[in-house]
Formats: sequence, C-alpha cells, structure tokens
Amino acid sequence: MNEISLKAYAKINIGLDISARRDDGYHELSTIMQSVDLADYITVRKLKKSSVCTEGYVGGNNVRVSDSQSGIETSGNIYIVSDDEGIPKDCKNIAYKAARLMLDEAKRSQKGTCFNDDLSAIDIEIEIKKNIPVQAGMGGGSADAAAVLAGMRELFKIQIDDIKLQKYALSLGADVPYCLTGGTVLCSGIGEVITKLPDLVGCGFVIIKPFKGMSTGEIFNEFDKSEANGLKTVLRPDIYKLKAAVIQHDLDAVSKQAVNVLESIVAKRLPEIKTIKKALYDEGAMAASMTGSGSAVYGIFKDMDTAVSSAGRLKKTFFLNTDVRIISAGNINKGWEVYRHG
Ligand SMILES: C[C@@](CO)(OP(=O)(O)O)[C@H](O)COP(=O)(O)OP(=O)(O)OC[C@H]1O[C@@H](n2ccc(N)nc2=O)[C@H](O)[C@@H]1O
Ligand SMILES: Nc1ncnc2c1ncn2[C@@H]1O[C@H](COP(=O)(O)OP(=O)(O)O)[C@@H](O)[C@H]1O
Repeated sequence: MNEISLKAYAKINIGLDISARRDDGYHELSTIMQSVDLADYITVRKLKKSSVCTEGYVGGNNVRVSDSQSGIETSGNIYIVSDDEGIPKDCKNIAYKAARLMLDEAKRSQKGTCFNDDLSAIDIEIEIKKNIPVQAGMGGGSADAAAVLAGMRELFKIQIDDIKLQKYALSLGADVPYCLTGGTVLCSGIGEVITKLPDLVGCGFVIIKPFKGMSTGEIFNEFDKSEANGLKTVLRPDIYKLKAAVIQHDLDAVSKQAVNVLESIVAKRLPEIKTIKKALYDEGAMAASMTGSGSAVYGIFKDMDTAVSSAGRLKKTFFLNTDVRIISAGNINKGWEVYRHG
C-alpha cells in the first residue's frame, strides 16, 4: 500500500461551559461534541525520495514546502499539499505535526523487524482538500491531524494501541482526541475526557460561517479578562440536563441547553453573530448557537430536509450578496473514515 485516503469530519459544540482555568493556561470545559458530515479529504502518500520535487516547488494551485525550511531536526521529509492557500504548508500545519510523530513512531517500531518499507528512502506527502471552514470552531485542523494519525498507523502498520494514539492526539491539541473518536460525545477536562453518548440522530444543522474567523487562544484570553472585569457570562448551559436530553433523544431539551459561554465574547467583536442567530430563528431553528470559539454559528432543525431547505432560502434571501458561508449538514457517528487505499 502506497497511499491511504481519509475523510476528516468537522464537529460542532452543542453547549459549552467553562469551569476553571488551569495553571498551564488551558481551561477545563464541558461540552457535547457532535461530528457532522462535512469533511476535509486527506491523502497520506509514500514518495520515493528521488521523486520529490525541489523545496518550495509550486505546481498548479498547490504549494509544496519541505520541512528542511522549518529549520527543525528532521529525518525524512514531510510535504503538505493543499488547495487552500490560507493554511500553513510547513511544520506549523497540525497535520504535518501528526505525520512527524507517526513517522518517528514508524521508524522506532520498524527497528529489528522485517518491515517492507525502507523508511530512510521515502518521504511523506500529505494532501489536504479543505472543505471545513478555517477558524470556525469546527475543529478542521484537529480533524485533519486525527485522520493523519489514524491513516499513518494503518499505512505503515504501526503497532501502537489506541491509548498511545490518544496521547499523541492530545499532544497536538485539546480537540484532537475527540476527533479520533468522533460521533456524539461528552467532553470534559480540556477536551480529552471523552464519554460516548448515543448518536444524536434525526436532526439537521444549518451552519453559517461569517467571513472573519476567530483564534481559539485569543478568545480564551478574552474570556479570562472578561471574568476578571466582573463581566462573567451569565448564560450557561446545564451540561447534566444536556447530557440527559441527548440520552433520551429529546431534541427540544437539547435545544434549550445549546448555550456557549464563549459566544458573548465573540459577539462583541463580530456583530454578525447576532444577525445570523436571528436569521436562523426566523427560519424556524429549534436553537441557534456559536460552535467552539467561533466564528461559525449553527441552527438545529427538526430534520435534515428542513435544514436543507432553510439553508437554500437563507442563501437566496437574507444572506444574498453577503460574505458568509452557509452549509447544511447532518450528524455522523465517526471522526474520520478511510475511503480509498492505493
Ligand atoms: C474551543 C474548542 C472547543 O471544542 O474548539 P475550537 O473553537 O478550537 O474548534 C477547543 O477546546 C479548542 O481545542 P483546540 O483548538 O485543539 O485547542 P488547542 O490548539 O489545544 O489550544 C489553542 C489555545 O486555546 C486555549 N485553550 C484550548 C482548549 C482549552 N480547553 N482551553 C484553552 O484555554 C489555549 O490558550 C491554547 O493555547
Ligand atoms: N490542517 C489545518 N487546517 C486548518 N487550519 C490549520 C491546519 N493546520 C494549521 N492550521 C492553523 O490552525 C488555525 C486554527 O484552524 P482550525 O483548525 O480551522 O480552527 P478551529 O478549530 O477553531 O475551527 C488556523 O489559523 C490555521 O492557520
């Protein structure tokens, strides 16, 4: 097998509460995470060293940059190729970091075995076809990283268990362990304590992403400042009620708890959040809330057909000639899946 292709699914946060700030700056949170059927397409490819183009090679819309440009100690080049001009193509790409961990792991586990690949003779190309909006609170980069971890384990037949893979995932970012698991899940800790819940079936989502994205770190910083100034967000979800509602498949009760404590912070910077929520409610959404640290907002609709027709109407009417992206999506019970071996 020379390559593996995977879908890396986006997530939304249904309800997000923050309980504490840890000494390392991370925040303890509670949130229901839900995978949605909007995916980046990831291909991990083995390349013979000689077949690799020179550093900084530009082909079509794709840019390849080798990690030797990053100045870090490396063994084996990793190339990021993407149709999205906005995401990093070097060691700053989280998919790159995942590939580096797994390539090193492959080399360690190859020692003393009769493995087919001569790892010193190959480079890795990670191709990312981006569909998940960036800086949306939809975990796009985290999903890409999780797919690379899972894909490389299979491609190189690396003998590591799920526990170690989850550890690697957490070292990459707070959302990555969830993206390895996917589906309907209660996440706590900084995101790594994962409790599987029954699939939230039946409903549909309309997701609206304003043109401007949000940096997760900046939003958590502002949240801290707002607390310090006595502006503590008053609207909080009751996560216990939310969890119970998911278990009972009670979509009305789920909708009542779809509240995100980071939303008011982002809405101060982006007035569009309020406008988008109103438009979703006017369309009959059972709830409308920002996902993660923003800037995308989702509406919960009673079924997928209603979500699709509402998204169509919003595109043609309220948001016509407006710089927002409108997506209708259903839920899915996984974070990633392999769709091709090559
Ligand atoms: C807020 C959430 C909710 O699902 O989603 P996004 O909006 O990013 O999609 C996540 O907790 C984001 O997870 P992730 O995007 O992986 O965060 P990381 O890269 O690990 O951290 C980026 C920065 O966010 C802050 N951070 C992140 C997670 C967390 N529980 N507490 C934090 O304080 C830290 O300042 C950190 O430096
Ligand atoms: N594979 C990737 N896909 C998207 N963004 C990436 C990727 N690798 C690194 N990034 C950087 O991570 C930041 C956060 O991106 P993203 O994962 O979309 O955030 P969020 O989870 O908040 O939606 C972006 O500013 C982007 O430059």
